[in-house]
Amino acid sequence: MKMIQTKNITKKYKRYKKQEGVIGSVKGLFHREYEEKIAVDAFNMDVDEGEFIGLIGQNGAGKTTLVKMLTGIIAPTSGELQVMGFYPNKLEKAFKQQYAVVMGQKSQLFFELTAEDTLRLFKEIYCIPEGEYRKNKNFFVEMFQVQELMNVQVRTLSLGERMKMELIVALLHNPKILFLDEPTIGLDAVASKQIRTFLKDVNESRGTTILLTSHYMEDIKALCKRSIVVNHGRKIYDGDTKMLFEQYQKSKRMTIYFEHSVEPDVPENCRILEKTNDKLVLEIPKQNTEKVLESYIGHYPIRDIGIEEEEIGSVVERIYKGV
Ligand SMILES: Nc1ncnc2c1ncn2[C@@H]1O[C@H](COP(=O)(O)OP(=O)(O)OP(=O)(O)O)[C@@H](O)[C@H]1O
Repeated sequence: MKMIQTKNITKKYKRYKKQEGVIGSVKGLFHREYEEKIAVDAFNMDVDEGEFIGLIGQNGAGKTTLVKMLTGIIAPTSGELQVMGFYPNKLEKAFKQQYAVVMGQKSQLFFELTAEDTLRLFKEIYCIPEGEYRKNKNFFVEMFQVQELMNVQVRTLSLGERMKMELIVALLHNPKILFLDEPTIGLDAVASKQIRTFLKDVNESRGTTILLTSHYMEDIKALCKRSIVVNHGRKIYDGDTKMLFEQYQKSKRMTIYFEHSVEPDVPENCRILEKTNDKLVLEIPKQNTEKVLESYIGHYPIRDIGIEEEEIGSVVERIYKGV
C-alpha cells in the first residue's frame, strides 16, 4: 500500500515586504507590497508502507513545509496529494487517528502534569481502549526504560527524557505513519543514540512507516534506508542512503580534546576548522579516518575524540555539482 503519494505539490507563501524606516511603515498603510516565496516546488514522492525515509536539506530548504502539507496543517497551493488514501488538509478523524507527528522544537506534552497523567490524557483524546493503552504504554516505557520518570512533572524532565515522552505519546494510538521533524535536536550523543535505537525498533517490530527530517547526517545514516534531499523546495536526490553517502560524502569532522595545552601536527589533506590550546577540530578525507586517528592516539595526551559525519550543506553542494 502507498502511504504517501504526491504529484507536483507546490506551496507558495505570500509575505508582506515592508519598506525601510518610518516612511516605509506609513507607505505600507496605503500600499502593501507582497513577495512570493515558493517553499516547495513541484514535488513528487511515493512512500511505501514500512519504509523509513530521511528528508534532508539545509535551513529553509522546504522540509517543514512539506511535513506540514503531509500532516494537513497547511494545504498545498497546487498539485495532488494523498496520505494513506486521505487528503490531509481535510483533517478527517480517521486520518488523524492513523498518523502522528513529533517536532523536536515544539512540545505536545502538558508541562504541569506528570508523564503518567499526560499519557492518560492522550488515551482519552485518541479514544484508545484501556487494554490497548496499557499494552502500548508498558511496551514503550519498558523499551525506553523510563519507569521511574512516569510520576514526575513533565516540566522537570531533561530534554532527552522529554523527547522520549513525546515519542511514547505519539505512538500510543498505534499510528501507521510517524512524521518526525528534528527529533534529536539539542540532544547529547547518548540520548540521540537511545532515540535512534527506539525508532529503529518501532519501525522494524511494528512496521510503522517513518519520515524523518534531520540536520544530523548520523541520524539519517543510522536509520533511513532511503533518503530524499531537498534544496530550494525541489527534490535533488531520491534513493539509497548508502549510495548517497558513498557518492557524495567526501570528508568527516574530527574533534580532539587534549589533556592539556599541546601544539599538535596536522596530517596532510586535513583542514583545521577550529584550534584552541586543548582542542582541535579537523576536516579529514573520509578514507583517511583511521590513519589520522593513529597519528594522534598514543602520540598526544588525549582526553576525548569525536568523529561526525559531514554537514548536509557540503553534500547538497556536491549533488548539485554532480561530483
Ligand atoms: N508562513 C510562512 N510565510 C512565508 N514564508 C515562509 C513561511 N514558512 C516558511 N517560509 C519560507 O519557506 C521556506 C521553506 O521553509 P521551511 O520551514 O519549510 O524550511 P526547512 O527546510 O524546514 O528549514 P529548517 O531546516 O530551517 O527548519 C523558507 O524560505 C521560509 O522562510
